[in-house]
Parts: sequence; C-alpha cells; structure tokens
Amino acid sequence: MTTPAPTLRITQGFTFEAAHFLPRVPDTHRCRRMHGHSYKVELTLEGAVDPATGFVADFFDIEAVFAPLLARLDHYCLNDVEGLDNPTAENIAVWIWARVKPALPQLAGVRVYETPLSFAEYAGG
Ligand SMILES: Nc1nc2c(c(=O)[nH]1)N=C([C@H](O)[C@H](O)COP(=O)(O)OP(=O)(O)OP(=O)(O)O)CN2
Ligand SMILES: [Zn+2]
Repeated sequence: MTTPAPTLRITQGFTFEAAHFLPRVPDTHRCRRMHGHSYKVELTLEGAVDPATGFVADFFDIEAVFAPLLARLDHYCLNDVEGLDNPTAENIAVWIWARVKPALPQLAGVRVYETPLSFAEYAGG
C-alpha cells in the first residue's frame, strides 16, 4: 500500500511601495487624502507534495507569475491602475486573485497587508 502524498500550504511573500487614496470614504476620513503604504502581499498555494521534487510548487514559479503584476503596482498610484479605482486592501486582494489564479490554479489565498497589523485575505468566492 502506497502512502498518499501529504497536502500542504506554501506561501510566497512580496513587498511593494505605492500611493493611494480611498475615494469612497467620507471627506473627514484621513484615507480620502493621497498617502502611501509599504504593502506586503502573500500568495498561498495548496496542493500535494510532488514526490519527485518535494515541492507543492516551486517558489520561483510563483515569483515569475507575480513579477508582471508587481511591476504594475510598485511605485505607482494604485488609483491609476486599471481595475483599482477604489484601492482598498480588499479590492487589491481580489484584483491580484483574478490575475494570478489562471496561471496558478493551486492558489488558495491572497493576503494584502497595508500595514504590519492590518490585512485583507481573499480565498475566492
Ligand atoms: N477594511 C479596510 N479599512 C481600511 C482600509 C482598507 O483598505 N480596508 N484602508 C485604510 C487606509 O488605507 C489607511 O491608510 C490605513 O492605513 P493607516 O492609516 O496607516 O492605518 P493605521 O491605523 O495602522 O495607522 P496609524 O498611523 O498606525 O494609526 C483605512 N481603513
Ligand atoms: Zn491607505
């Protein structure tokens, strides 16, 4: 009897700097004004460990898929990025999911940290 390959979650993190403002909060909300964050993104993949490689997926492949998206976000005003006119952490997470999932079907979650203590997480649906 063969032992089934274990299922694991792996996560690759990324950082980028960007400006944004939140156009749909009240005038009195400080995030209505242009400001910046040091964002962190975590892409989590879930799957069986390939017994040949020992990988769920190669971290390098995750980096390669995310690189063109990172290039669209880093040091830009996120409100100017197509599809991110209201760049909340939640909307950024959904935006990333929609663009990564087709290339990485094992994607199980996208986290977007606006600060070290606050993040939005999207797992599809
Ligand atoms: N659910 C959400 N709430 C808020 C979001 C969001 O994306 N989703 N975003 C913001 C603003 O972008 C805001 O800039 C958050 O960052 P910051 O002001 O730095 O937050 P802190 O409270 O941690 O800042 P301190 O200076 O440490 O108080 C607001 N809400
Ligand atoms: Zn902000």
